Amino acid sequence: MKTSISLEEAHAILGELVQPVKPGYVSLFAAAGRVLCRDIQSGVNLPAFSKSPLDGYAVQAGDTQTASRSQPVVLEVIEEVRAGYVPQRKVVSGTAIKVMTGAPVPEGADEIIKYEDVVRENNHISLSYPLQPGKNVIKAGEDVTLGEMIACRGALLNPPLVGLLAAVGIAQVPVYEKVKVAILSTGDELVDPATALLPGKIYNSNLHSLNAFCSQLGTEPISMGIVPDEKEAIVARLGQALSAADLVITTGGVSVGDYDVVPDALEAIGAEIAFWKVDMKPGSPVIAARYNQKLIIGLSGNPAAAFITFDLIVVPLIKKMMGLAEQFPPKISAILTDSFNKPSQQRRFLRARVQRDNEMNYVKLTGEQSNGVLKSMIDCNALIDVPAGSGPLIAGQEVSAVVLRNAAAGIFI
Ligand SMILES: Nc1nc2c(c(=O)[nH]1)N[C@H]1C(S)=C(S)[C@@H](COP(=O)(O)OP(=O)(O)OC[C@H]3O[C@@H](n4cnc5c(N)ncnc54)[C@H](O)[C@@H]3O)O[C@H]1N2
Ligand code: MOO
Repeated sequence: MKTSISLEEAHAILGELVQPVKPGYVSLFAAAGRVLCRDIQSGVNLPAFSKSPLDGYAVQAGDTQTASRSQPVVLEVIEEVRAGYVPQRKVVSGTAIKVMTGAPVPEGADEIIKYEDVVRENNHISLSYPLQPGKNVIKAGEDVTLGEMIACRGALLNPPLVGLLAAVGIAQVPVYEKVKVAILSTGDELVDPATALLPGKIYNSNLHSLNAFCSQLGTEPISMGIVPDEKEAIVARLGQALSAADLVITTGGVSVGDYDVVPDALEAIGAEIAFWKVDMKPGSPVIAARYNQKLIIGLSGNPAAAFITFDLIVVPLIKKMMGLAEQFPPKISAILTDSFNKPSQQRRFLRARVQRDNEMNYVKLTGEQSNGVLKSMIDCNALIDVPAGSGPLIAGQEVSAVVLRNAAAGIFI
């Protein structure tokens, strides 16, 4: 078992231990947030036919070259075509076909002029300026050409990509299955927020914050509830969690206290411990183990520590299991806009918010930084990465930060 490893070593170890989950299919309507399990090539041109971008008249631009206000060109309107129908006739010199927006461009026509720019009298239109061929025509394949690669394996199905797949006629999307994540809270002191709070007890917040995080990530969270600090009870619940899920996350009971029995429970089930303790604050006591090809990650019980280690260690792991091509958050340099008075003996991650202004990154702390404080996670979209051995941080100094999410857009992943 490795101990007191760096965050990067933890990533490398875990990256070797997991693979994307099984592939399957999902209907387009349920595809948002899922991950493609293979490359997608278009089997069609998009659009499939040249079409009109306007309500107007399809003409031959060549007919209009002599048109002027004083000597308009007059064309005979021979047909009308609505979107969803096909022209029965061809545009030949001296004629025009009335077309609605989205209707196919009739054969023989090479330009569309909008209604407002012609004068219509009975079956004739007068044009008073020359047209350029092809200026107002949406060409077949303008968006996507037949055979074009439109998305690669590992891509997240965001709303525009779902729309694009629909537009090229893909109704069943090849995706990785949803990752099932079991979440288990350990601690004699924990009670569910739905129950009365007796002396010495606290409400279980980790289960709920991690469940919410897993949902937003696009996994299927499974609540394994609360289990007391007893090895046998944890062993039994871990067994249930392992049979229900692809990944098991526990919180609490991973430190060195007399009742921190999660490491013992992991050994008792015969799990192979990959590492215990990562050089970072908060969240250092995190433990990772493997049983029957499945991983169990034991996070610290302190709410902010659990959340930060979930963000920095578990999220990249889940992203790999989801099949996502990109798993790690970007790192940036930023100017710190406030101070942090404590020295950092250990590598430390501070809850912060990055903002970009005038091509510069600025970062400010989101509040109190102790490991039990959840409030400062709410507006946090980045973690300042303070190297071990740093002194207090001073406003105006450059720091390194991990950008976790676009919290401003209301998206928490
Ligand atoms: N002698 C030492 N004591 C401690 C050390 C150490 O190195 N030597 N490390 C400290 C650090 S750092 C941390 S972090 C904690 C980690 O302890 P555990 O992971 O074993 O977590 P617990 O002791 O079970 O809980 C810590 C704290 O969090 C509260 N908690 C637990 N679960 C939940 C939950 N689901 N929702 C909300 N709050 C929860 C719990 O009541 C404790 O207050 O150990 C230090 N001690
Ligand atoms: O791991 Mo503890 O949260 O470092 O303070």
